Amino acid sequence: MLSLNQVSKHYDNKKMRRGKPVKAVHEVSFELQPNEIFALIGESGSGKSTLAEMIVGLQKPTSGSIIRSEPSASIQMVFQNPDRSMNPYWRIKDIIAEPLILSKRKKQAALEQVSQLAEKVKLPLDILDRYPTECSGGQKQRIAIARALTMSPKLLVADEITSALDPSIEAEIMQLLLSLKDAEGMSILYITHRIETISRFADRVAVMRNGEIEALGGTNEVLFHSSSAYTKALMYACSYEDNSRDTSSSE
Ligand SMILES: Nc1ncnc2c1ncn2[C@@H]1O[C@H](COP(=O)(O)OP(=O)(O)OP(=O)(O)O)[C@@H](O)[C@H]1O
Repeated sequence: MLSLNQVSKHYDNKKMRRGKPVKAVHEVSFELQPNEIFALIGESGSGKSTLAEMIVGLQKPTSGSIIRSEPSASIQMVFQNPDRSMNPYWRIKDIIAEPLILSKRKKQAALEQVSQLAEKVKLPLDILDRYPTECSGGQKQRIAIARALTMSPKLLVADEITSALDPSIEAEIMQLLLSLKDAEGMSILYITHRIETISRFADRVAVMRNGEIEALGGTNEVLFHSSSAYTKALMYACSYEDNSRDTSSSE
């Protein structure tokens, strides 16, 4: 459904004094299959967001090509910080309805669809009359997902959407994404720096490092049998963190 061929994004940074060119993304190639969860993992600064923005069309590659077999509205993105895309003076129902109204849907029909979408993402209906400041972080991500679903996407790009949430809320949102993948028949590009969260979630995974793909394949194969020393180090770091959490919690 989406094919990346040698995609690069280089910033020359000439305007900055002593600015060095940055290869934010360098010669990345992979294909996204219909109805799969594809996790993109890597440390901060490895190029994940830049790649995601090119996939949804927010940025143009410096070189390489991205071939989309779906129309652009079929690719929707949800961001880490939902507040940035929500007008604080609008009620939640109007925030979710906005793409429908912009695509000339009648207000009444749009609001009916909003209620259905709220049920789909398991939001209590009374939230629809509230304002963003009256919602929790997890609820705001459900709202952002509901708004993305108005366009019946074939690909949902989720950029660190659970990174600011408590682990239990993160697990609930990931469970929601799993059920939506099947119910909506869509693919999900799930971007995270938290490698430890994806083992029972993603079908495939790509590990990014310094703008390049370091490892790519089935999730278990990459996480537990990769020959990439970097991937092994990421896995070791998170199991070490988990062990230290276990130790401290048992004290
Ligand atoms: N507009 C820009 N101009 C110059 N350099 C940029 C620009 N945007 C990103 N970069 C650089 O490109 C590299 C990749 O950034 P990117 O935000 O894609 O990484 P990331 O893996 O998403 O990191 P994070 O998880 O912290 O968001 C970084 O070195 C970053 O500083």
